[in-house]
Amino acid sequence: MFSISADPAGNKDQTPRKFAFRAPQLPYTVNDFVFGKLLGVGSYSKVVRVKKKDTEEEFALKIMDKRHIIKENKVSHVKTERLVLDQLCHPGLVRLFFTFQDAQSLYMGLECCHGGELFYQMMKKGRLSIDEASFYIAEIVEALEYIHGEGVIHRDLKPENILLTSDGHLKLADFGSAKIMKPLPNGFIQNDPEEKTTFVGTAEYVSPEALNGRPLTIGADLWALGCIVYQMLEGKPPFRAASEYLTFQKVMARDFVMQPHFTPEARDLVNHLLDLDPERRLATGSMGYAALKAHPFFSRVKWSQLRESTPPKTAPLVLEETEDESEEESLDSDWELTQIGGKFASMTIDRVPTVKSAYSLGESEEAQLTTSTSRKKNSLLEECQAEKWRRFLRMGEELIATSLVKKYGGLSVKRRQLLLTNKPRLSYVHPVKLVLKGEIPWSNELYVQVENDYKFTICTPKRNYNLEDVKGKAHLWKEAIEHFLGESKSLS
Ligand SMILES: Nc1ncnc2c1ncn2[C@@H]1O[C@H](COP(=O)(O)OP(=O)(O)OP(=O)(O)O)[C@@H](O)[C@H]1O
Repeated sequence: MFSISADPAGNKDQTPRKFAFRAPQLPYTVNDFVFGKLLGVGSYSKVVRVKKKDTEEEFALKIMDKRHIIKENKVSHVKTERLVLDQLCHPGLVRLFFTFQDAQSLYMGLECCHGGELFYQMMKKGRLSIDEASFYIAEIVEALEYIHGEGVIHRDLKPENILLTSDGHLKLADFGSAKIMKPLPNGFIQNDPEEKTTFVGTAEYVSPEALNGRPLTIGADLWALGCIVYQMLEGKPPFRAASEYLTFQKVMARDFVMQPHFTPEARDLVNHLLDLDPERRLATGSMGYAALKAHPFFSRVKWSQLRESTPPKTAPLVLEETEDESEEESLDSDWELTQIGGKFASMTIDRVPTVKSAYSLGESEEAQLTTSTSRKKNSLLEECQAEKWRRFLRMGEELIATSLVKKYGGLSVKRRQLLLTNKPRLSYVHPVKLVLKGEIPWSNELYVQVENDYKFTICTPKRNYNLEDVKGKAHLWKEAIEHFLGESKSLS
C-alpha cells in the first residue's frame, strides 16, 4: 500500500506489506498519462481526468500532495480510503484500479465518474421529483447495504461524495473517513469496533449520537441518508444554521420542518431515518435492509433491475481544462489560506481539529477553538502568498484575506483564488495562470450567507456568487467581509 513517511522522497517505507491488494501499487509516473479536465478538488486532493498513454484507458486520477497530507494529519484518511476502495467491489462504489507515487505525491487511479457530484445535480435542479429522488435514494441504499454488510461505515455521506457515471447512475466516493468494523476480505481490521463516535463528517449530515459520543454504528450513515432524502425534496438540508455550533443544536433537537409538498411516504421515510435513536432507524432492525427497501417511498423502484433501468435526466456538467502541471505550484502552498494585516493579522486560520462531543462546547469555547493561533507556523508561507497575489493589488491597497475557492457558476465549477483588500475590494484570480478573472462589486447591500464550513454565498444586489472554500474557511470569509461592510456603512 502507500507508505507515507515524513521523508517526502518516500524512500523510507515503514509499513509492512501484510495485505494482498487487488489494486496494486504500480511503477507508473505522471508521464504515463495524458492529463485532461479537472474533475474536482477536495480538502487534500485534486482529481483529474487522465488517459493512460499506452492503453488509452481513462481514469480519474486522485492526486494527493504528501507534505500537505502529513501537515493536515490525513495519513490515516488516505490509508483507509485506499484499503476500503481496494477491498470493496460493487457497482455503487467508485472502483480503484491502481496506485503509484513519486517524491511529491500519491496517486490513486479511480474509475472516472463523468457525471460529476450529485450535489451539483441537486443544486441545478432545486427540488427533485419523487421519482427522481426515489431512484437516487434507492441506488444509495443498495450501496449502503453492501458496505454495511462488509462492516464498513462511510461516516461522510453527503451529496458531494456521491458521484454520477456518464449514464447517470450513482457511486459512493471519498472513503477517507470510513470505519472498518470487521475484517475486510484481505483480513485487515482497522481498530476498536467499540470506538465511540466522533464528529468527522460534515455538520449538516452528522448524527446526534456522534455529537453525544455514543458508539459508532451504521445508524450514522442512515441518519445522513435521511438528511439527503429531505434535501432532495426540499432543496436544502434539514439542519442548517449560520454556524456549525447552531447546526449541532438543531441536529440534537431534531429541529426540522417538512413542508406540505412532502408526500406521506416521503414524510414517513424521513421520520424513520431521522430517528434520534440509531437503533430505531429503518434498516437497523432484525429485518435489516429488507425493511428499508420495502418502504412505500420505493414502491415504484424495481430493486432487481435498478442498475439496468434508466436514471433521471441530468443537467449537463461543464469542467475546467486542467492546468499544465509544470506551471502549477505544489498543492501545499496553493491551498494555504492567507490573511494578512489589519484586524485579521491576529486571527487564526487553521481548521478546528476534530471536535469530540462538540455539542457540549459553549459558544465562547467554540470561538476559542476557531481562533487558536497558528500564525507562527504559517508566517513564512503567508509572506510568499502575499507576494504572489500582490500583483493584483491597486495603488495603496493591502491584501486582507485570500484563499482557494471553488466558484460555482451557471454550468461550471472553477477554481479561483479569492482576494479581499482593505479598499474594500473583492476579486478572483485564476490560481495557476495568475490572471484576474473578475470582481465582485462591493456595495453596502452586499452580504454573506454561510451554508457550512466550506460553502458560502456572497450576495450582491445584481448577482449571487456561490463559493466553496476548499479548506473550510467559509465562516472566516463572512467575518472578514462583514468587518469591512461595517466600516464602509459607518463611513456612508
Ligand atoms: N472517481 C471520480 N470521478 C470523477 N470525479 C471524482 C472522482 N473522485 C473524486 N472526484 C471529484 O473530486 C472531488 C474531490 O474528491 P474527494 O472527495 O475524493 O477528495 P478529498 O480530498 O477526499 O475530499 P474531501 O474534502 O471531501 O475529503 C469530488 O468531490 C469529486 O467532485
